Amino acid sequence: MQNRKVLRVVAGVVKKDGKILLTQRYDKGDETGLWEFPGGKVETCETDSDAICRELEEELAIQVEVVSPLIETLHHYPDKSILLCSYECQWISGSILLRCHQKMAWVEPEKLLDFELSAADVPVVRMLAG
Ligand SMILES: Nc1nc2c([nH]c(=O)n2[C@@H]2O[C@H](COP(=O)(O)OP(=O)(O)OP(=O)(O)O)[C@@H](O)[C@H]2O)c(=O)[nH]1
Repeated sequence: MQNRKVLRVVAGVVKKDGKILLTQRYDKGDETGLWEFPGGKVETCETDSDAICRELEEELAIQVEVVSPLIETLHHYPDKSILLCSYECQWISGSILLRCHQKMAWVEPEKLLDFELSAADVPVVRMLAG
């Protein structure tokens, strides 16, 4: 595990009317059926902000502005290690189209922990839930 490459993954915490956007992964592939923040892997030569804007455009067809970093959490899954870098984002334009997820939900911060989350997201959600 110690020599494993750590994947840098960005997560956009998009807020609207006091609620936070969660998306649910498909029932196949990584973390099947679990809820997460939209985002993905950071590509070479890309900043975290670039990666968030690209992923949210690709996955949800929305344009966001990255407002501020939240927390970074390192999580070791059985098959991979991920550094999840979360950022608060402001929605600028676009209407959500689910291109890569099966469901989405706008969730009050105190209800985020009611969702079955990817393990790396739990510390982020604990922080947001206060
Ligand atoms: N997008 C996203 N991925 C997360 C979160 N938490 C977490 O453990 N991951 C994991 O991070 C990894 C990369 O996410 P991804 O599959 O969305 O990345 P991507 O869009 O670049 O994928 P791709 O390889 O299909 O292009 C996956 O193993 C995913 O399960 C999260 O909150 N958001």
